[in-house]
Amino acid sequence: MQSKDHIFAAPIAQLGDFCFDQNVAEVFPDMIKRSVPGYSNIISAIGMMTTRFAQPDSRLYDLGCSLGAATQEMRRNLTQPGCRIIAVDNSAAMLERAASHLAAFKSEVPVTLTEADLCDIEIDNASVVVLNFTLQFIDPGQRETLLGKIYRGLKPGGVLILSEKFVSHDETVNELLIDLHHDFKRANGYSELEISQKRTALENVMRPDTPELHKTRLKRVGFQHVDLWFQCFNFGSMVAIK
Ligand SMILES: Nc1ncnc2c1ncn2[C@@H]1O[C@H](C[S@+](CC[C@H]([NH3+])C(=O)[O-])CC(=O)[O-])[C@@H](O)[C@H]1O
Ligand SMILES: O=C(O)C(=O)Cc1ccccc1
Repeated sequence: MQSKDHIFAAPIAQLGDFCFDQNVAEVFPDMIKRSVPGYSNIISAIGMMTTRFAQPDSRLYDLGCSLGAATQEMRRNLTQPGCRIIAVDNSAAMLERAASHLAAFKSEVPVTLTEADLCDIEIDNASVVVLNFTLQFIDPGQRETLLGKIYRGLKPGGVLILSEKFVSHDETVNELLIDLHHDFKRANGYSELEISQKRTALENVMRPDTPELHKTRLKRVGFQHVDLWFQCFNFGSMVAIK
């Protein structure tokens, strides 16, 4: 049985910053499905891109893996021999659960689960790198360094799939997309209180960029082919090919 997300359902007197603790890890599949429009489409597409971009004897990285949904989809769609998936997260609670989720499926593909900050890991011999709703939690001043490290760790022809919450450079459109996202959450059973408390809790920890900034930065670190392949309201996903 999957647990339902009630984290922000009751009024919280001293609302702290959102963090990926045990309570969040426990309800995470329900939370992400009801909060991120297009999430399941993006996970499926990560599998499809794995089939196309994985190279023999290379590594595939799932950076900010949470419970390993993208790792599992990559593993299921991997057809090339000699590959290993490296799934990284700095939340011990997430990684513990990722290990048991992944153990529930049979697979020949080796997976290494690593508890670390993405800013401290090495990326090497990579054919596929996934940042699925993770870069938005990294300190803005460190984003370009991380993307540069990913670029250098990729093999020629390798791909980065970067999914993020976006802000629009047009203030009117930005407000519209935020409102539509809140409608989406309401339609998925979240109350006004849950929506507003979570919004406040995320304010200091999730700092989204515009799609334009993402594209310019990806090009600046070296990626030759960059574009948005999916967007639903203020959530979307980009592809960057070395
Ligand atoms: N500095 C950091 N280093 C390592 N991990 C981090 C860091 N900062 C945050 N995280 C981790 O990034 C993940 C972000 S969730 C990713 C969903 C997943 N990709 C999915 O496809 O289901 C997205 C969301 O909750 O919106 C959390 O597990 C954090 O612990
Ligand atoms: O819920 C929200 O409002 C979001 O922006 C997405 C989200 C989903 C899961 C954890 C943190 C943020």
